[in-house]
Amino acid sequence: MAAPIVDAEYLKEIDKARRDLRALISSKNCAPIMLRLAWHDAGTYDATTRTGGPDGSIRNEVEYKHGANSGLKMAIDLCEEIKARHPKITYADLYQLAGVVAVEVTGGPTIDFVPGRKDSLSSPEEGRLPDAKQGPQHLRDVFYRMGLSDKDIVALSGGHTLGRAHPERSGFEGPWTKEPLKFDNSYFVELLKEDSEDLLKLPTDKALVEDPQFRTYVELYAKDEEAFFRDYAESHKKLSELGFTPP
Ligand SMILES: C=CC1=C(C)/C(=C/c2[nH]c(Cc3[nH]c(Cc4[nH]c(OC(C)(C)C)c(C)c4C=C)c(C)c3CCC(=O)O)c(CCC(=O)O)c2C)NC1=O
Ligand SMILES: [Fe+3]
Repeated sequence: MAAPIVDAEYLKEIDKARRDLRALISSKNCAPIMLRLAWHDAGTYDATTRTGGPDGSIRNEVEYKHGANSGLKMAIDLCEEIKARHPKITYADLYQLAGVVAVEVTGGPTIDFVPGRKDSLSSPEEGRLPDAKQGPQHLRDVFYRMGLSDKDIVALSGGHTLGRAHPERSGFEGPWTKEPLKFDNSYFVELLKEDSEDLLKLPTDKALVEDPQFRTYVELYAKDEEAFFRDYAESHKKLSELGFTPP
């Protein structure tokens, strides 16, 4: 499908949609699942074949039915309300804008958002997102395929400061932090503590403290929230623009 013309009218629609998303996400407390939706659309990118990435394809039933996307249909339906009011905005832009707003309304860093992504109707094969049950090498295989780095892997995992796992979706359960609707560096602080009954650590979260290269970043972000916010904003922008050259 064609890329949108990013003229003054499109930019105005983006600003109106941003305001609508702020209202929707605040009123429904759905920042975590909106952030996960944005990632799952973008996280399929393959830098070698230049396929997948933030192209709105997650709205296809064949893709939102992938195992890793379990539970995301609810976020897709919530975005339909915004899409109906701003039909000119591509799904690709809408989902990434929702991710940026989700971080902003929960107190996280401001993330630079450049519109202009085009939609795709074709979905990649299942299995491009990381498997939570695996370790450091798997994380590197998946994120390097996207064209991302060790620093991106650790910074982006900090997105688990928001939300929780649900047994009926992933088989895991519970929040990673004590305040799952507050975007801060507490994910890293908890990661360096002993396991606790009421907080979750996925095998891929534990991989970040087991692997020495990853651990360096975990220790930095646990003691310096500003460094985390700076690196997170940069990595979030990178992931939201995989395969996309801003006009
Ligand atoms: C780095 C590897 C990684 C893995 C394997 C991962 C897996 C993972 N992430 C989440 C939920 C989950 N994930 C995220 C942000 C998220 N997720 C994500 O990994 C990708 C996309 C690459 C898989 C990135 C890069 C980000 C960064 C912002 C949020 C905000 C929530 C909570 C959603 C909610 O509360 O419903 C679940 C629980 C799903 C459920 O039961 O509701 C699982 C199993 N998240 C990871 O980071
Ligand atoms: Fe996640």
